[in-house]
Amino acid sequence: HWGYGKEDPSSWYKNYPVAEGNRQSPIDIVPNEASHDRDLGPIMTNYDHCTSINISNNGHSVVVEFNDSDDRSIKGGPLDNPYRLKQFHFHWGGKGHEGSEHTVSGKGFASELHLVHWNAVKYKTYGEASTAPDGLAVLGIFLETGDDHRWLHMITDVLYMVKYKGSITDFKGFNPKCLLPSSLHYWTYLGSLTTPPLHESVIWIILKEPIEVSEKQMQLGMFRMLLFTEEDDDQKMRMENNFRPPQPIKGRRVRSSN
Ligand SMILES: NS(=O)(=O)c1ccc(O)c(NC(=O)NCCCCO)c1
Ligand SMILES: [Zn+2]
Repeated sequence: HWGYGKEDPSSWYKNYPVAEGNRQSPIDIVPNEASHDRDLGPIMTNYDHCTSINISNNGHSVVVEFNDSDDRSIKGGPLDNPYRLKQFHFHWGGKGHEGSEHTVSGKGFASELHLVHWNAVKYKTYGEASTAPDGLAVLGIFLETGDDHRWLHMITDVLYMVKYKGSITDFKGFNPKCLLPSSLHYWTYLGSLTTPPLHESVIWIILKEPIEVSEKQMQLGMFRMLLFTEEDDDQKMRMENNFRPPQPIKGRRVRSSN
């Protein structure tokens, strides 16, 4: 099965040939090569009606799922429809190793948060949307180490409950707006899921402003608590470096909001 260790990203193409496709993610973003598009409006988010349900360890990341019965989570910018929040999850590094998936002029960040939304106007289910070229919109937010993040502890405090692959626990009443930086300025480009099945179905919206989390929150929270492996697996593999490296841009344009 695919992973970040043995079956690492460089071998994914064997079972998922689209790994060598023309709109793969992540990418390295070069700000001064991004085209500033005047008719690219602001991104508008509204997570106040979203209902978080649970938090789980799927063996690749820690995922917070939402009841995707709300339409109005994100709209505007490059999006022709409003998209519905389905889940968010993280990618991170390990001891002193950066772990973001997108990079900016070759610079990686400690971690990257992905808020995954789907086009419920055009498609009936998330599954259907996840294979359509305009099916998903993923809001990417960089995490850099600095001050304590006042709300991230709500997530890191429960990670001990989802230490092992396949574990899941209730996680209600979490509003992800507390994870957004102050500015919603962004870069946007057409890409893919960054994990198998690597569907080329994502409109990526990467926020320029990182959020700050403390070293302790990263160490105690992500790196220390989570494992790739199941509870009865005697090989305890720490969940870390669960990021795919940047992929070829293949002539794609990256646009920049003002
Ligand atoms: N990193 S991403 O581009 O934001 C992304 C957004 C939505 C996704 O559905 C996936 N990938 C995924 O769900 N793969 C199924 C196997 C995992 C559980 O076994 C990746
Ligand atoms: Zn992701």
